Amino acid sequence: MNVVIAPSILSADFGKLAAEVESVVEAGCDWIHIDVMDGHFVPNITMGPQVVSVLRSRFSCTLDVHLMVQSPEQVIPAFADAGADIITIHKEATPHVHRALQMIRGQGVKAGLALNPATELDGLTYVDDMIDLLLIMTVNPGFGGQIFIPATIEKIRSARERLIRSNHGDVPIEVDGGINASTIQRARGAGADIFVAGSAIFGEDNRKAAIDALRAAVG
Ligand SMILES: O=C(CO)[C@H](O)[C@H](O)COP(=O)(O)O
Repeated sequence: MNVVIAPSILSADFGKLAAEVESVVEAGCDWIHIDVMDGHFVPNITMGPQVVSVLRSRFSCTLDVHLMVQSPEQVIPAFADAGADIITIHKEATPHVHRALQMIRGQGVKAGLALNPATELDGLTYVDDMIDLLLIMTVNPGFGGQIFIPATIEKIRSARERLIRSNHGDVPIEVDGGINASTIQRARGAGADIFVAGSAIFGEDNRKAAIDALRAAVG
């Protein structure tokens, strides 16, 4: 799969969110990554479906919604109605992973499954035919601006091998956390396709140069 660059709006200036999103869309990003946190599954609270709805009304690009919330089944319909193109849930956030993935696809939305850094790839067993995307967290979820966890490189490699072995080699692997021009190269080498970047993009005044630098590193 071609490289996908997905700026995480967690690192944007919320006081001018629409202008911030416009800046990365105009700079040539592929998707917009929306981090939803509930103050329970992770120790931070961010945004809800209203933000997705506003962005949907203004932008046509892919809206990639990452639910870092406990019991995501309760909010999946609201985010689907708001216009999410992809909804990713955490394996660790519900005993009903299969049901939650079914719910997402049932709403006509692509389904992603996220694994925290310490979660085994065994979490994929029995659901690898239910996912349109596998998100491997490369930091512990909750905050932007953290350092990439090196051990996740081997995990990405193992996940890619595992997907190929189970005849799901076409499922893209997304990585999220600490992505910059150096870590993107290593993650791509290990088999990742979709790169979420917050501070490496929104932390730079020149958004096009920031996105181009990430692409150049894996070009
Ligand atoms: O999901 C996240 C944190 O839970 C963020 O998307 C992620 O940390 C991106 O920010 P940065 O690129 O600054 O690390």
